[in-house]
Amino acid sequence: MPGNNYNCTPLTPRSRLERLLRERELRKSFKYTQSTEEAKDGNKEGEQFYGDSCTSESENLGAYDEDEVTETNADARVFADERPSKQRLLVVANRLPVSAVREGVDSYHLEISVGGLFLSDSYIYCVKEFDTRWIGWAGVNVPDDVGQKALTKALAEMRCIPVFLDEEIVNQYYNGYCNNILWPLFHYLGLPQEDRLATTRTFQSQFDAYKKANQMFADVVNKQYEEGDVVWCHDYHLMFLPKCLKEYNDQMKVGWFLHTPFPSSEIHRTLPSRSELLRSVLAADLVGFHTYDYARHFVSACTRILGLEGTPEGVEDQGKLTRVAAFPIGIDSERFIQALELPEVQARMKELKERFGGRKVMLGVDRLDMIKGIPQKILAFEKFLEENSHWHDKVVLLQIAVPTRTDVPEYQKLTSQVHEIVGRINGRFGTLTAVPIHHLDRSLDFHALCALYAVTALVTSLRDGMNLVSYEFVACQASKKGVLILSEFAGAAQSLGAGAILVNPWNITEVAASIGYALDMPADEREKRHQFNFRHVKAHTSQEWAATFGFNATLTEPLDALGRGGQIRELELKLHPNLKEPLKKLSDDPKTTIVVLSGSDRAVLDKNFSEFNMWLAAENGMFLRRTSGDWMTTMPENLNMDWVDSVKHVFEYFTERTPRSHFELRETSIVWNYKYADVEFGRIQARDMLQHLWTGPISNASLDVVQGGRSVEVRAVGVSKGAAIDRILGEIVHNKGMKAPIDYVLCIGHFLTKDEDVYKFFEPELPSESSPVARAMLSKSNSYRPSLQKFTPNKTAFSKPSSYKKQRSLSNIEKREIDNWRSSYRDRMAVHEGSSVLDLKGDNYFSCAVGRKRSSARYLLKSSDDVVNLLSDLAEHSSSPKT
Ligand SMILES: O=P(O)(O)OC[C@H]1O[C@H](O[C@H]2O[C@H](CO)[C@@H](O)[C@H](O)[C@H]2O)[C@H](O)[C@@H](O)[C@@H]1O
Ligand SMILES: O=c1ccn([C@@H]2O[C@H](COP(=O)(O)OP(=O)(O)O)[C@@H](O)[C@H]2O)c(=O)[nH]1
Repeated sequence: MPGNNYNCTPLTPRSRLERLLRERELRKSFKYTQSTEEAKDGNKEGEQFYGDSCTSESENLGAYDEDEVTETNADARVFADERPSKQRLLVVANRLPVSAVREGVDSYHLEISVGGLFLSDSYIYCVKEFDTRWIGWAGVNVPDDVGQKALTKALAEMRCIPVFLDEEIVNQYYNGYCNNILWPLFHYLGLPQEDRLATTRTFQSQFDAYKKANQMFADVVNKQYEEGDVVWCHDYHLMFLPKCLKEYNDQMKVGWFLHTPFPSSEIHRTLPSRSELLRSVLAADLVGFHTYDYARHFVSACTRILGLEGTPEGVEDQGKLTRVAAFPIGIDSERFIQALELPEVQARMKELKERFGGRKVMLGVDRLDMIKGIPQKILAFEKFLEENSHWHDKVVLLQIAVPTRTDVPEYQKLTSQVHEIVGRINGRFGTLTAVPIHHLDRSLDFHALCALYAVTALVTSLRDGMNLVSYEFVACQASKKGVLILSEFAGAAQSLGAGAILVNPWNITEVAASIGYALDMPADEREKRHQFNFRHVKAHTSQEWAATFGFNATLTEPLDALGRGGQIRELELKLHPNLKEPLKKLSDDPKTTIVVLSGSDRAVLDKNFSEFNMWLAAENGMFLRRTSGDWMTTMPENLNMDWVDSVKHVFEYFTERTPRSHFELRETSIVWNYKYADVEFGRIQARDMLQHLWTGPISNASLDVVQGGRSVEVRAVGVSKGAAIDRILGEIVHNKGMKAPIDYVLCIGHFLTKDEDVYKFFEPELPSESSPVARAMLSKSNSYRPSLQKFTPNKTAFSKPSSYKKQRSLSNIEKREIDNWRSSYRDRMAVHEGSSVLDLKGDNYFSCAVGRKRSSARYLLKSSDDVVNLLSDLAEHSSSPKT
């Protein structure tokens, strides 16, 4: 594609690209070898693939030795004969993974920054494929040269490079534009009122400071940049950065990832600097979000606000493509799982047990932020206590509220509000010896947190980009199988919804009821729910997340090449055992032609029907064969299949997040099926998926989205059973050299609504209810079927569809389409055979839908058993076998 940086000749030396590709291959083969070895070893679950280097780096602050820690032993095994030089990755984030506290003129104490991004992102160190450097603010104001030099030196040992922001900038850029404007807006809390009296709080002055700060980050990156480096910018703090970087060097590979939600374009539209920010982000080559919803919102903001074109790959502006995709973050689950075995964590768990002995503990772990819904959570807990007096002295809510952004007035107000509510509830329900809510305004260290996670968790974010706390909680539940109550407005709901109790945090009554449900949940249900989520959390790690984004920004390879695929499981079509015999007889009847028209692919039909003498039409009629002959294609020319990769990524994403769902890739369609998944959760996921397919960047592609009862299917435009039937009939008539007109058609199916066009092909308008044909139905059928002499079907099996009474009139387009098919068919028949071969006048055509209430078919059969009975009846009356 012209202008697509990723498809141009690589700017990095070819040998380097080759090395990277080779490295990626090795990585994949290592993964493979590792998993086979694990299987042999009794599954040691990813034994320290990256864990070793991770722990050594994050725990021995300041003791970094490049050669020592960049590769684990496992790695060394893989790269034994070839040690490629690594791709350099410059990670730029507002806050460095370590924060500095000044202890003297030229000495600093470094500690790990608390917070989602940093706890998870510090693992980027562990992505062995990259030689990573961090660039960011160390959270401290260092105005003097001596201090700056000393801090730069101290951080260098951690591979961190500081950006020095003065107090004024921090106030206007970080407290102001980032946390008082963008943060609430991106979380649907709206914009604050602009304060005209305070010049430091106007949008314009804060936006100017934001741009200035972004330029300061860019200056540091530019200084560090070496040709071929990949620069990964993080979060809403740095939306201006991609533009600054590309202005400096348009060959730089730049990725930008947002950790918060990206709101609907209607929300983003209210932002005074809406266009400038979008354009700056679009300067990046790759833009990533946690979920498809956020990615879709971003693309639609670009199309609606900037008037640009959204494509399945991203956003296009005058030939330049910015790729947009979902890269959901994960955690280092092994780190949490293993921590539970540590003596210090065990000791803390024991302490907690003694402290709250006999009471069930509900846990909340959040930064004290408006988006986390802490007041709503506490109010729901109050309601639960109000309505369940028998739980009063048996349950306690432990809320860890980590102070955050304490210089922003809104956060200060929130702190007072929460304290007030907690005080009131404790006064109301507390006793001399116990209070129902333990509220801590502080952060906890890793071990304390792990010990705490072994209870029931309550995450009620009003909006949350992802919410790692819910992942960490799941990772720590191996023995307890505690229940997770999770806000449907957290990104994590899409991944952990199968096992969590999903709630609307604004609905206090619902959250209160969910608390009761969680507390009383039987062990087997807890176990089942836990397993769904545990599997997900273990499989989708922060390591994989960072590697996937990094490689995408580097090489633009398709996502599935990084191991996301491989989930395809065929729908298992199995023939009803009692159908074999009648089918055999009918297919041997010389006057009967049987066609099996299915959405399944050729292999599935081959497997099930090869033994019969019939016609098989696979993939909704796109492929056809007589069982005695070869497959031929009836596919229309120029069938556009360009959309397949984009849709496949969407299906993979939802398959990974919907336990027991699967998808099947066919030649002309792709089907996601959730019939084995939890029905309710499957429907929620299907709704989100459809939303994305219908309104997202793929919506312009030439495809049809077909919604089934428990499936979503995407097909090339023009693929339907009705559209295929004329080609199929044409072929059969030609092949058999049929001269006499077809005087009887029986069409039975369990079709998706879209495929009911096959009924309409034979009979565009159903007869009105008073029609004698409709009433007489199959009882007269034998007189129309020369080969089924004494056929008397079991009338009780049939009923009229409810749509029969209120016959939906066909739209003009539908009528036109059907007329076209019919006339094209008849024309062809006329050309090939010299006379019409389809002689259906309405009383010798029978259509039956199976297991449906509404249908375009004339008659309904309740179940597949009825189909078996009907076909058995038919077979009994069929004429003698073919010779
Ligand atoms: O650096 P702070 O201002 O103290 O804030 C801490 C971080 O908060 C936000 O975290 C987000 O990232 C998480 C990981 O992707 C995600 O799970 C969560 O939903 C987000 O809220 C913020 O986006 C980070 O930049 C901050 O560092
Ligand atoms: O006392 C605490 C409370 C939380 N966290 C960590 O802070 C992160 C919070 O991330 P999340 O995505 O849930 O929300 P964020 O605060 O980033 O919005 C998690 O990794 C927690 O383990 C922590 O280290 N100490």
